[in-house]
Amino acid sequence: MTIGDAPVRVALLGCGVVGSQVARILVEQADDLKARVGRPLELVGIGVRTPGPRPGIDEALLTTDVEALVRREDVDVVIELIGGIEPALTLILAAIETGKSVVTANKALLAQHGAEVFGAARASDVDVYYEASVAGAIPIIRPLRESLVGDAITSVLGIVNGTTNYILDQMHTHGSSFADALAEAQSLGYAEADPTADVEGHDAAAKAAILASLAFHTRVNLTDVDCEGITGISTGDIAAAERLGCVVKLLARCSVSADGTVAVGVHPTMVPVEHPLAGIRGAYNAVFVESVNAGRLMFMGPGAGGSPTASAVLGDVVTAARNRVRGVSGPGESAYSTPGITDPGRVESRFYLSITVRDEPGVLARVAEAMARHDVSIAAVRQEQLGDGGYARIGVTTHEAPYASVRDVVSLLTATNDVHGDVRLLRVEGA
Ligand SMILES: NC(=O)C1=CN([C@@H]2O[C@H](COP(=O)(O)OP(=O)(O)OC[C@H]3O[C@@H](n4cnc5c(N)ncnc54)[C@H](O)[C@@H]3O)[C@@H](O)[C@H]2O)C=CC1
Ligand SMILES: N[C@@H](CC=O)C(=O)O
Ligand code: NA
Repeated sequence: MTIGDAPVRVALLGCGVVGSQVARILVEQADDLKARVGRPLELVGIGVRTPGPRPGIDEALLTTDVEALVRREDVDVVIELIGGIEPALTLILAAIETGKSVVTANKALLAQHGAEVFGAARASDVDVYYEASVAGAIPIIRPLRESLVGDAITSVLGIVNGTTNYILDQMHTHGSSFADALAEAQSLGYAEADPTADVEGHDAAAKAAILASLAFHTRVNLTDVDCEGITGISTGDIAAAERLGCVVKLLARCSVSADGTVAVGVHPTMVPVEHPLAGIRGAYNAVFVESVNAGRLMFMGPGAGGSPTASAVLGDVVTAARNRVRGVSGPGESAYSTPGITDPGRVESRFYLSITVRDEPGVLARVAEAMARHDVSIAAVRQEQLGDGGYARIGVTTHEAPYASVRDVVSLLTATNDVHGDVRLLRVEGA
């Protein structure tokens, strides 16, 4: 508990896209924040990797001795905005061990070391808040951890990565190249320090692991997530989606399977234009939560960017500071359930297969036969001529089928003389 009228003292680690905005808000909104906490929020130091002036930041606050800042006795709340695993993990554990509350936006770390971090926080009876770690400014952690904790969540579905949504949106609406759209997303501050995490789906997978852990009161790790990014998405896929009245979105899906296990996946998916997720543009994110008693809820808003993400961080800082003033800690993680993870091959979806074939009699029948052999039911077929080279493209949309069965169909087709090149496979969301 902070004593008397003493300020709540805050140490900020990392002064990049998000950290610099947090520092700005702590200064610009100091009076309002003081009124809300009941004490001033005093920024006592900013841990940086390299010294030197930064626009709008008091240089006297900067230090490169980040661990010493974390361990300072007069610090109450540590905000970790460095990103990555180390040194962020060591610093967070040092903060917890020395009795500080922690606020972090670091989904990569929580999805891989959540058990260790939350266990340490429980042992030290301090708060760890992480609203900014999933879907940026959108309140989704607190609704799952607190507002919906009395309900039974059955699924969480959404767009949780701003960079990939920005790239796919630019490809659809402006015909931009993947590389140009990624460069723009980086310059706008949406991308991770290494954007591989975004485009390979790892960032969305980390967020899906965090969402599934909260939704199903369990511990889902990054390695439990069946993950596919958008690097394989071509202009041909974008055009195929448009022909079907769809847009391609990177969707994260967490659900309870029929046998009670939990399925968590991230996949580029064709979404019909009339579906609410199809209208989520730029770096916006949206998350649907479905629960037994509340029904369907939708959360939507900016999913990335310095200022929006800083908004979520400040919400957590105020909450942690209020708790310290009152000498209490907030709700811990409830990870009491051990349902196990569904084998990705058993997860059902609708699929779209784009198959380039020799344009000869009987080929379409043999494609249909391959699907029937693996019990994959066809919902629609579309065939088009490809120039004069003797090839045609068959686009097949399936009814719901287990991924393993569709994968077997693809292997079977690829091995035949009918098929030319690879078979493209994408999931299709229902309208
Ligand atoms: N940029 C965004 O839209 C969002 C970012 N996040 C998360 O917020 C965190 C920060 O992200 P950004 O601000 O975008 O990254 P950034 O790369 O702009 O900032 C990180 C800063 O930490 C500094 N740093 C690196 N190692 C350090 C060390 N050892 N000691 C002190 N400082 C060090 C870097 O020099 C850099 O200035 C990450 O965990 C990220 O995943 C979460 C939601 C949205
Ligand atoms: N790189 C992330 C940042 C927010 O979490 C994204 O693009 O969503
Ligand atoms: Na959020």
